[in-house]
Amino acid sequence: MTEKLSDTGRKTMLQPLLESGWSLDEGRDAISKKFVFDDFVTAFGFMTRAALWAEKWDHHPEWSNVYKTVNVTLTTHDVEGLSSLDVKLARKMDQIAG
Ligand SMILES: C[C@H](O)[C@H](O)[C@H]1CNC2=NC(N)=NC(=O)C2=N1
Repeated sequence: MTEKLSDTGRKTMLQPLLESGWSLDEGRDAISKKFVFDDFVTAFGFMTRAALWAEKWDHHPEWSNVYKTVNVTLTTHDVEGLSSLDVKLARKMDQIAG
């Protein structure tokens, strides 16, 4: 069962993400990041690769794409807040984006 991130989890797992460009949303327990790529094909390639991980882990991003920019928001709808699945997907997205 997925659980909301504890205070300790937030310090240890969330903090590194906040230092790598993710930010906490206002008024909502979620994290967001704007990824800007060289062109549309690279942006869409990122989305395609991330989508396969999201489906594999049954954990899906809220995101949008305009040309070479992808805006991503991660939260866990089942617990109405952040869980370790958001951390896992955020790390994977950073890795894919390079
Ligand atoms: C039934 C299915 O497993 C759930 O609805 C999954 C699907 N993907 C999900 N994605 C996200 N981001 N949060 C969820 O709570 C969630 N739940």
